[in-house]
Amino acid sequence: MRILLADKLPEQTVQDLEDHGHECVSEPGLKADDLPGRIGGFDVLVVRSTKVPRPVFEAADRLALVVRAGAGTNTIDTDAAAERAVLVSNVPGRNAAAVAELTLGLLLAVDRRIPDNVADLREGRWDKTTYGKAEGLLGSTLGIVGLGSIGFLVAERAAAFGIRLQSVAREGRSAASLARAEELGITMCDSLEELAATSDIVSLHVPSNAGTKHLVDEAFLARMRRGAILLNTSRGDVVDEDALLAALDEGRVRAGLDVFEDEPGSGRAEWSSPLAQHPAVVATHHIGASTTQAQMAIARGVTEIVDAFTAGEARHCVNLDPDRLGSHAIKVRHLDRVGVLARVLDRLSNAGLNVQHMTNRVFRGGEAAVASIDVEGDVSAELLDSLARTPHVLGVAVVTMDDGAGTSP
Ligand SMILES: NC(=O)C1=CN([C@@H]2O[C@H](COP(=O)(O)OP(=O)(O)OC[C@H]3O[C@@H](n4cnc5c(N)ncnc54)[C@H](O)[C@@H]3O)[C@@H](O)[C@H]2O)C=CC1
Ligand SMILES: O=C(O)CCC(=O)C(=O)O
Repeated sequence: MRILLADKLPEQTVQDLEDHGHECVSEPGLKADDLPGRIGGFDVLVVRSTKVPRPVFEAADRLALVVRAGAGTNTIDTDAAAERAVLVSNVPGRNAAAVAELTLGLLLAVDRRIPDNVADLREGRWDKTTYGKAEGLLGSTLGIVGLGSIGFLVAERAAAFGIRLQSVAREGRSAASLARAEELGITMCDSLEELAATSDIVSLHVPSNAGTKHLVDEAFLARMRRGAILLNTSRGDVVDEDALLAALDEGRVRAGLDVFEDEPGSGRAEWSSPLAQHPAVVATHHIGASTTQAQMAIARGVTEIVDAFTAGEARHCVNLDPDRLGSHAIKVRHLDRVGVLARVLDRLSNAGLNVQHMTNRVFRGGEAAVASIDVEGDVSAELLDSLARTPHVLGVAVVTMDDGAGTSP
Protein backbone atom coordinates (compact mmCIF):
# COMPACT_ATOMS: atom_id res chain seq x y z
CA MET A 1 0.00 0.00 0.00
CA ARG A 2 1.18 3.57 -0.64
CA ILE A 3 0.38 5.56 2.46
CA LEU A 4 0.39 9.35 2.90
CA LEU A 5 0.78 10.56 6.48
CA ALA A 6 -0.47 14.16 6.49
CA ASP A 7 0.15 14.99 10.15
CA LYS A 8 2.80 14.65 12.84
CA LEU A 9 2.71 11.02 13.93
CA PRO A 10 5.21 9.09 16.03
CA GLU A 11 8.24 7.69 14.15
CA GLN A 12 7.00 4.29 15.30
CA THR A 13 3.92 4.56 13.07
CA VAL A 14 6.03 4.91 9.94
CA GLN A 15 8.46 2.24 11.14
CA ASP A 16 5.70 -0.29 11.86
CA LEU A 17 3.93 0.36 8.56
CA GLU A 18 7.18 0.02 6.59
CA ASP A 19 8.08 -3.15 8.52
CA HIS A 20 4.73 -4.52 7.37
CA GLY A 21 5.68 -3.90 3.74
CA HIS A 22 3.94 -0.57 3.09
CA GLU A 23 5.48 2.45 1.40
CA CYS A 24 5.07 5.59 3.54
CA VAL A 25 5.36 9.24 2.62
CA SER A 26 5.35 11.52 5.65
CA GLU A 27 4.38 15.16 5.02
CA PRO A 28 3.21 16.54 8.38
CA GLY A 29 2.99 20.11 7.07
CA LEU A 30 0.20 19.32 4.58
CA LYS A 31 -2.98 21.35 5.07
CA ALA A 32 -6.53 20.56 3.96
CA ASP A 33 -6.09 22.81 0.92
CA ASP A 34 -2.91 20.99 -0.14
CA LEU A 35 -4.41 17.52 0.04
CA PRO A 36 -6.39 17.45 -3.25
CA GLY A 37 -3.18 18.20 -5.17
CA ARG A 38 -1.20 15.61 -3.24
CA ILE A 39 -3.54 12.65 -2.77
CA GLY A 40 -3.03 11.12 -6.25
CA GLY A 41 -1.23 7.76 -6.21
CA PHE A 42 -1.97 6.96 -2.55
CA ASP A 43 -4.15 4.07 -1.31
CA VAL A 44 -4.30 5.18 2.31
CA LEU A 45 -4.30 8.58 4.01
CA VAL A 46 -3.47 8.87 7.72
CA VAL A 47 -4.34 12.10 9.59
CA ARG A 48 -4.64 13.49 13.08
CA SER A 49 -6.21 16.96 13.10
CA THR A 50 -5.65 17.78 9.41
CA LYS A 51 -9.06 18.28 7.84
CA VAL A 52 -10.06 16.01 4.94
CA PRO A 53 -12.80 17.84 3.01
CA ARG A 54 -14.82 16.73 -0.04
CA PRO A 55 -12.33 17.99 -2.72
CA VAL A 56 -9.79 15.43 -1.44
CA PHE A 57 -12.14 12.57 -2.33
CA GLU A 58 -13.02 14.18 -5.67
CA ALA A 59 -9.33 14.46 -6.58
CA ALA A 60 -8.25 11.01 -5.36
CA ASP A 61 -7.53 8.34 -7.97
CA ARG A 62 -6.89 5.25 -5.84
CA LEU A 63 -7.61 6.32 -2.27
CA ALA A 64 -9.46 3.49 -0.49
CA LEU A 65 -8.96 4.20 3.22
CA VAL A 66 -8.59 7.24 5.46
CA VAL A 67 -7.39 6.49 8.99
CA ARG A 68 -8.05 9.07 11.69
CA ALA A 69 -5.18 8.52 14.14
CA GLY A 70 -7.47 9.35 17.04
CA ALA A 71 -11.13 9.11 18.05
CA GLY A 72 -13.15 11.99 16.56
CA THR A 73 -13.86 11.85 12.82
CA ASN A 74 -15.67 15.19 12.58
CA THR A 75 -12.71 16.70 10.66
CA ILE A 76 -13.23 14.24 7.79
CA ASP A 77 -16.07 14.54 5.26
CA THR A 78 -17.23 10.97 5.85
CA ASP A 79 -20.25 11.42 3.53
CA ALA A 80 -18.03 12.48 0.61
CA ALA A 81 -15.81 9.48 1.40
CA ALA A 82 -18.84 7.16 1.41
CA GLU A 83 -19.99 8.48 -1.98
CA ARG A 84 -16.60 7.45 -3.45
CA ALA A 85 -16.47 4.13 -1.56
CA VAL A 86 -13.55 5.29 0.57
CA LEU A 87 -13.53 3.73 4.05
CA VAL A 88 -12.95 6.05 7.01
CA SER A 89 -11.69 4.40 10.20
CA ASN A 90 -10.80 5.80 13.59
CA VAL A 91 -8.70 4.30 16.38
CA PRO A 92 -11.23 4.20 19.22
CA GLY A 93 -10.36 4.18 22.89
CA ARG A 94 -6.58 4.24 22.64
CA ASN A 95 -6.18 7.86 23.73
CA ALA A 96 -9.02 7.80 26.28
CA ALA A 97 -6.84 7.61 29.40
CA ALA A 98 -4.83 10.65 28.27
CA VAL A 99 -8.01 12.70 27.77
CA ALA A 100 -9.41 11.56 31.11
CA GLU A 101 -6.19 12.62 32.83
CA LEU A 102 -6.37 16.09 31.27
CA THR A 103 -10.05 16.39 32.19
CA LEU A 104 -9.25 15.82 35.87
CA GLY A 105 -6.29 18.19 35.53
CA LEU A 106 -8.58 20.92 34.23
CA LEU A 107 -11.03 20.28 37.06
CA LEU A 108 -8.37 20.68 39.74
CA ALA A 109 -6.91 23.69 37.94
CA VAL A 110 -10.30 25.45 37.85
CA ASP A 111 -11.27 24.58 41.43
CA ARG A 112 -7.93 25.75 42.93
CA ARG A 113 -7.12 28.37 40.26
CA ILE A 114 -3.74 26.69 39.82
CA PRO A 115 -2.70 28.60 36.63
CA ASP A 116 -3.40 31.99 38.28
CA ASN A 117 -1.49 30.92 41.40
CA VAL A 118 1.47 29.94 39.26
CA ALA A 119 1.34 33.10 37.15
CA ASP A 120 1.34 35.37 40.23
CA LEU A 121 4.19 33.52 41.89
CA ARG A 122 6.21 33.73 38.69
CA GLU A 123 5.63 37.49 38.79
CA GLY A 124 6.89 37.61 42.40
CA ARG A 125 3.47 38.03 44.09
CA TRP A 126 2.46 36.02 47.20
CA ASP A 127 -1.34 36.08 47.56
CA LYS A 128 -2.69 33.40 49.86
CA THR A 129 -5.56 35.76 50.68
CA THR A 130 -6.98 35.52 47.17
CA TYR A 131 -6.09 31.94 46.33
CA GLY A 132 -6.82 30.43 49.71
CA LYS A 133 -10.53 30.13 48.83
CA ALA A 134 -11.79 27.09 46.99
CA GLU A 135 -14.89 24.97 47.20
CA GLY A 136 -13.22 21.51 47.13
CA LEU A 137 -14.39 18.48 45.20
CA LEU A 138 -15.15 15.85 47.82
CA GLY A 139 -18.84 14.94 47.77
CA SER A 140 -19.62 17.13 44.75
CA THR A 141 -21.63 15.73 41.83
CA LEU A 142 -20.15 15.23 38.37
CA GLY A 143 -22.51 14.90 35.41
CA ILE A 144 -20.88 13.01 32.56
CA VAL A 145 -22.36 13.63 29.12
CA GLY A 146 -21.16 10.85 26.79
CA LEU A 147 -20.47 7.65 28.69
CA GLY A 148 -18.04 6.01 26.24
CA SER A 149 -14.31 5.28 26.38
CA ILE A 150 -13.33 8.65 27.85
CA GLY A 151 -16.46 9.22 29.93
CA PHE A 152 -15.94 5.97 31.83
CA LEU A 153 -12.26 6.69 32.51
CA VAL A 154 -13.17 10.15 33.80
CA ALA A 155 -15.76 8.48 36.05
CA GLU A 156 -13.17 6.03 37.45
CA ARG A 157 -10.74 8.84 38.24
CA ALA A 158 -13.36 11.17 39.70
CA ALA A 159 -14.68 8.36 41.93
CA ALA A 160 -11.23 8.17 43.50
CA PHE A 161 -11.68 11.82 44.55
CA GLY A 162 -14.92 10.98 46.33
CA ILE A 163 -17.01 12.70 43.67
CA ARG A 164 -20.58 11.47 43.09
CA LEU A 165 -21.25 10.42 39.50
CA GLN A 166 -24.24 10.75 37.23
CA SER A 167 -25.00 10.55 33.52
CA VAL A 168 -28.11 10.53 31.32
CA ALA A 169 -30.23 7.46 30.61
CA ARG A 170 -29.91 6.62 26.92
CA GLU A 171 -31.60 4.02 24.78
CA GLY A 172 -29.39 1.39 23.23
CA ARG A 173 -26.77 1.31 25.98
CA SER A 174 -25.15 -2.13 25.94
CA ALA A 175 -25.45 -4.52 28.88
CA ALA A 176 -21.69 -4.18 29.44
CA SER A 177 -21.97 -0.38 29.57
CA LEU A 178 -24.89 -0.56 32.04
CA ALA A 179 -23.01 -3.04 34.23
CA ARG A 180 -19.90 -0.84 34.25
CA ALA A 181 -21.98 2.22 35.14
CA GLU A 182 -23.59 0.33 38.01
CA GLU A 183 -20.22 -0.93 39.24
CA LEU A 184 -18.91 2.65 39.33
CA GLY A 185 -22.02 3.88 41.12
CA ILE A 186 -23.08 6.14 38.23
CA THR A 187 -26.74 7.06 38.59
CA MET A 188 -28.80 7.97 35.53
CA CYS A 189 -30.72 11.23 35.18
CA ASP A 190 -33.91 11.06 33.11
CA SER A 191 -32.86 14.00 30.96
CA LEU A 192 -29.99 16.30 30.07
CA GLU A 193 -31.94 19.10 31.72
CA GLU A 194 -31.99 17.19 35.01
CA LEU A 195 -28.26 16.50 34.73
CA ALA A 196 -27.51 20.20 34.12
CA ALA A 197 -29.57 21.28 37.11
CA THR A 198 -28.23 18.71 39.59
CA SER A 199 -24.48 18.64 38.83
CA ASP A 200 -21.72 20.74 40.38
CA ILE A 201 -19.47 19.78 37.47
CA VAL A 202 -20.49 18.83 33.92
CA SER A 203 -17.97 17.06 31.71
CA LEU A 204 -18.57 16.59 27.97
CA HIS A 205 -17.41 13.44 26.17
CA VAL A 206 -19.72 13.13 23.16
CA PRO A 207 -18.67 13.06 19.51
CA SER A 208 -19.28 16.16 17.42
CA ASN A 209 -22.20 15.63 15.05
CA ALA A 210 -25.53 17.19 14.12
CA GLY A 211 -27.13 15.74 17.27
CA THR A 212 -24.56 17.20 19.67
CA LYS A 213 -23.96 20.62 18.09
CA HIS A 214 -24.52 23.25 20.79
CA LEU A 215 -25.77 20.56 23.17
CA VAL A 216 -24.66 22.99 25.86
CA ASP A 217 -26.62 26.09 24.91
CA GLU A 218 -28.07 29.10 26.71
CA ALA A 219 -30.87 27.02 28.26
CA PHE A 220 -28.46 24.32 29.49
CA LEU A 221 -26.15 26.95 31.01
CA ALA A 222 -29.09 28.69 32.66
CA ARG A 223 -30.03 25.42 34.38
CA MET A 224 -26.51 24.84 35.75
CA ARG A 225 -25.90 25.54 39.43
CA ARG A 226 -24.33 28.91 40.25
CA GLY A 227 -20.54 28.50 40.35
CA ALA A 228 -20.70 25.11 38.60
CA ILE A 229 -17.79 24.00 36.43
CA LEU A 230 -18.15 23.04 32.75
CA LEU A 231 -15.39 20.82 31.34
CA ASN A 232 -15.10 20.34 27.59
CA THR A 233 -12.43 18.04 26.22
CA SER A 234 -14.65 16.75 23.38
CA ARG A 235 -15.15 19.26 20.56
CA GLY A 236 -15.66 23.03 20.51
CA ASP A 237 -18.98 22.96 18.69
CA VAL A 238 -20.65 20.84 21.38
CA VAL A 239 -20.89 24.14 23.31
CA ASP A 240 -22.55 27.35 22.12
CA GLU A 241 -19.49 29.49 22.79
CA ASP A 242 -21.36 32.83 22.76
CA ALA A 243 -23.76 31.53 25.40
CA LEU A 244 -20.87 30.21 27.48
CA LEU A 245 -19.07 33.54 27.25
CA ALA A 246 -22.18 35.33 28.52
CA ALA A 247 -22.53 32.87 31.44
CA LEU A 248 -18.84 33.35 32.31
CA ASP A 249 -19.12 37.15 32.13
CA GLU A 250 -22.05 37.04 34.52
CA GLY A 251 -20.01 34.88 36.92
CA ARG A 252 -22.55 32.05 36.76
CA VAL A 253 -20.16 29.27 35.73
CA ARG A 254 -16.45 28.47 35.42
CA ALA A 255 -14.90 26.32 32.72
CA GLY A 256 -12.00 24.06 31.77
CA LEU A 257 -11.66 23.84 27.99
CA ASP A 258 -9.30 21.87 25.75
CA VAL A 259 -11.23 22.46 22.52
CA PHE A 260 -12.68 25.45 20.65
CA GLU A 261 -14.96 25.78 17.67
CA ASP A 262 -12.49 27.82 15.59
CA GLU A 263 -9.25 26.38 16.96
CA PRO A 264 -6.31 26.22 14.53
CA GLY A 265 -5.76 22.89 12.78
CA SER A 266 -2.00 23.31 12.88
CA GLY A 267 0.52 22.84 15.69
CA ARG A 268 1.41 26.55 15.95
CA ALA A 269 -0.61 29.63 14.98
CA GLU A 270 -1.43 33.18 15.99
CA TRP A 271 -4.83 32.72 17.62
CA SER A 272 -6.76 34.49 20.30
CA SER A 273 -10.15 33.75 21.75
CA PRO A 274 -12.25 35.60 24.34
CA LEU A 275 -13.11 32.22 25.85
CA ALA A 276 -9.54 30.98 26.14
CA GLN A 277 -8.47 34.34 27.63
CA HIS A 278 -11.37 34.59 30.08
CA PRO A 279 -10.27 34.77 33.76
CA ALA A 280 -12.85 32.14 34.74
CA VAL A 281 -11.49 29.65 32.20
CA VAL A 282 -8.53 27.32 32.30
CA ALA A 283 -7.77 26.52 28.69
CA THR A 284 -5.38 24.16 26.94
CA HIS A 285 -4.32 23.74 23.31
CA HIS A 286 -6.36 20.63 22.32
CA ILE A 287 -3.73 18.46 23.98
CA GLY A 288 -6.05 15.84 25.45
CA ALA A 289 -4.53 13.04 23.39
CA SER A 290 -1.02 14.43 23.34
CA THR A 291 0.86 12.09 25.63
CA THR A 292 3.57 9.74 24.41
CA GLN A 293 1.62 6.82 25.85
CA ALA A 294 -1.50 7.73 23.92
CA GLN A 295 0.32 8.43 20.68
CA MET A 296 2.19 5.12 20.83
CA ALA A 297 -1.09 3.30 21.45
CA ILE A 298 -2.68 5.17 18.54
CA ALA A 299 0.34 4.33 16.33
CA ARG A 300 -0.19 0.60 17.01
CA GLY A 301 -3.89 1.01 16.25
CA VAL A 302 -3.17 2.68 12.89
CA THR A 303 -0.94 -0.24 11.83
CA GLU A 304 -3.58 -2.75 12.93
CA ILE A 305 -6.23 -1.00 10.84
CA VAL A 306 -4.03 -0.81 7.72
CA ASP A 307 -3.03 -4.49 8.14
CA ALA A 308 -6.67 -5.52 8.59
CA PHE A 309 -7.60 -3.51 5.50
CA THR A 310 -4.85 -5.23 3.51
CA ALA A 311 -6.39 -8.55 4.59
CA GLY A 312 -9.83 -7.40 3.41
CA GLU A 313 -11.34 -6.27 6.71
CA ALA A 314 -12.85 -2.82 7.32
CA ARG A 315 -11.94 -2.34 10.99
CA HIS A 316 -13.44 0.51 13.05
CA CYS A 317 -14.99 1.90 9.91
CA VAL A 318 -17.38 4.79 10.64
CA ASN A 319 -18.98 5.31 7.22
CA LEU A 320 -20.38 1.88 6.33
CA ASP A 321 -24.14 1.54 6.66
CA PRO A 322 -24.67 -0.58 9.78
CA ASP A 323 -28.19 -1.52 8.70
CA ARG A 324 -27.30 -2.75 5.24
CA LEU A 325 -26.13 -6.21 6.21
CA GLY A 326 -28.75 -7.94 4.12
CA SER A 327 -31.60 -10.25 5.04
CA HIS A 328 -29.68 -13.49 4.56
CA ALA A 329 -26.06 -14.61 4.91
CA ILE A 330 -25.13 -17.30 2.40
CA LYS A 331 -22.01 -19.38 3.04
CA VAL A 332 -20.60 -21.13 -0.03
CA ARG A 333 -17.83 -23.67 0.56
CA HIS A 334 -15.98 -24.23 -2.68
CA LEU A 335 -12.79 -25.46 -4.29
CA ASP A 336 -10.52 -22.47 -4.92
CA ARG A 337 -10.83 -22.44 -8.71
CA VAL A 338 -11.02 -19.55 -11.18
CA GLY A 339 -14.60 -18.61 -12.04
CA VAL A 340 -16.47 -20.27 -9.13
CA LEU A 341 -17.39 -16.99 -7.47
CA ALA A 342 -18.30 -15.39 -10.80
CA ARG A 343 -20.80 -18.22 -11.42
CA VAL A 344 -22.19 -17.97 -7.86
CA LEU A 345 -22.68 -14.20 -8.24
CA ASP A 346 -24.28 -14.76 -11.64
CA ARG A 347 -26.88 -17.07 -10.06
CA LEU A 348 -27.57 -14.52 -7.29
CA SER A 349 -27.97 -11.80 -9.88
CA ASN A 350 -30.42 -13.95 -11.92
CA ALA A 351 -32.45 -14.44 -8.75
CA GLY A 352 -32.63 -10.64 -8.30
CA LEU A 353 -30.58 -10.64 -5.10
CA ASN A 354 -28.51 -7.59 -4.23
CA VAL A 355 -25.17 -8.40 -2.55
CA GLN A 356 -24.58 -6.17 0.53
CA HIS A 357 -21.32 -7.60 1.82
CA MET A 358 -18.99 -10.37 0.78
CA THR A 359 -15.75 -12.02 1.91
CA ASN A 360 -13.88 -15.04 0.57
CA ARG A 361 -11.35 -16.80 2.81
CA VAL A 362 -8.98 -19.48 1.50
CA PHE A 363 -8.19 -22.46 3.77
CA ARG A 364 -4.65 -23.43 4.67
CA GLY A 365 -3.10 -25.37 1.77
CA GLY A 366 -4.98 -23.27 -0.82
CA GLU A 367 -7.27 -26.10 -2.04
CA ALA A 368 -10.61 -24.78 -0.78
CA ALA A 369 -12.27 -21.56 0.33
CA VAL A 370 -15.45 -20.28 1.92
CA ALA A 371 -17.37 -17.27 0.64
CA SER A 372 -19.71 -15.39 2.99
CA ILE A 373 -22.23 -13.41 0.99
CA ASP A 374 -24.83 -11.18 2.66
CA VAL A 375 -27.78 -10.58 0.35
CA GLU A 376 -31.02 -8.62 0.48
CA GLY A 377 -34.13 -10.38 -0.82
CA ASP A 378 -35.87 -13.76 -0.85
CA VAL A 379 -33.59 -16.78 -0.94
CA SER A 380 -35.57 -19.59 -2.56
CA ALA A 381 -34.97 -23.33 -2.29
CA GLU A 382 -34.43 -23.36 -6.08
CA LEU A 383 -31.63 -20.81 -5.79
CA LEU A 384 -29.93 -22.76 -3.01
CA ASP A 385 -30.21 -25.88 -5.11
CA SER A 386 -28.70 -24.19 -8.16
CA LEU A 387 -25.86 -22.73 -6.03
CA ALA A 388 -25.15 -26.18 -4.59
CA ARG A 389 -24.97 -27.63 -8.13
CA THR A 390 -22.49 -24.96 -9.34
CA PRO A 391 -19.26 -26.65 -10.51
CA HIS A 392 -16.63 -26.83 -7.71
CA VAL A 393 -19.11 -25.80 -5.00
CA LEU A 394 -18.88 -28.17 -2.02
CA GLY A 395 -21.81 -26.96 0.05
CA VAL A 396 -24.18 -24.06 0.67
CA ALA A 397 -25.72 -22.83 3.92
CA VAL A 398 -28.01 -19.90 4.53
CA VAL A 399 -28.78 -17.98 7.70
CA THR A 400 -31.76 -15.66 7.88
CA MET A 401 -30.51 -12.51 9.62
CA ASP A 402 -33.77 -11.81 11.47
CA ASP A 403 -34.28 -15.08 13.32
CA GLY A 404 -30.87 -16.69 13.01
CA ALA A 405 -32.38 -19.96 11.72
CA GLY A 406 -30.05 -21.82 9.37
CA THR A 407 -30.62 -24.37 6.62
CA SER A 408 -28.01 -26.46 4.93
CA PRO A 409 -29.07 -28.29 1.81
N1 LIG B 1 -9.37 16.53 23.47
C1 LIG B 1 -8.85 15.54 22.76
O1 LIG B 1 -7.66 15.54 22.43
C2 LIG B 1 -9.71 14.40 22.35
C3 LIG B 1 -11.05 14.57 22.16
N2 LIG B 1 -11.85 13.50 21.83
C4 LIG B 1 -13.26 13.74 21.61
O2 LIG B 1 -13.99 12.98 22.58
C5 LIG B 1 -15.08 12.33 21.93
C6 LIG B 1 -15.46 11.08 22.70
O3 LIG B 1 -14.39 10.15 22.61
P1 LIG B 1 -14.56 8.64 23.11
O4 LIG B 1 -15.04 8.60 24.51
O5 LIG B 1 -13.30 7.96 22.77
O6 LIG B 1 -15.74 8.16 22.15
P2 LIG B 1 -16.81 7.01 22.41
O7 LIG B 1 -17.45 6.76 21.09
O8 LIG B 1 -16.18 5.87 23.12
O9 LIG B 1 -17.86 7.68 23.41
C7 LIG B 1 -18.80 8.64 23.02
C8 LIG B 1 -20.05 8.37 23.83
O10 LIG B 1 -20.97 9.43 23.64
C9 LIG B 1 -22.27 8.87 23.55
N3 LIG B 1 -23.14 9.84 22.89
C10 LIG B 1 -23.22 10.14 21.58
N4 LIG B 1 -24.13 11.10 21.37
C11 LIG B 1 -24.65 11.42 22.60
C12 LIG B 1 -25.63 12.34 23.04
N5 LIG B 1 -26.28 13.12 22.18
N6 LIG B 1 -25.92 12.38 24.37
C13 LIG B 1 -25.28 11.57 25.25
N7 LIG B 1 -24.34 10.67 24.88
C14 LIG B 1 -24.02 10.61 23.57
C15 LIG B 1 -22.07 7.59 22.78
O11 LIG B 1 -23.14 6.70 22.97
C16 LIG B 1 -20.77 7.09 23.41
O12 LIG B 1 -21.05 6.30 24.54
C17 LIG B 1 -14.54 12.07 20.51
O13 LIG B 1 -15.60 11.92 19.59
C18 LIG B 1 -13.71 13.28 20.23
O14 LIG B 1 -14.47 14.27 19.62
C19 LIG B 1 -11.33 12.24 21.72
C20 LIG B 1 -9.99 12.02 21.90
C21 LIG B 1 -9.07 13.10 22.16
O1 LIG C 1 -4.59 13.96 17.53
C1 LIG C 1 -4.92 14.84 18.34
O2 LIG C 1 -4.12 15.51 18.97
C2 LIG C 1 -6.38 15.11 18.56
C3 LIG C 1 -7.03 13.92 19.18
C4 LIG C 1 -8.49 14.01 19.12
O3 LIG C 1 -9.09 15.04 19.26
C5 LIG C 1 -9.24 12.77 18.88
O4 LIG C 1 -8.65 11.68 18.96
O5 LIG C 1 -10.45 12.87 18.61
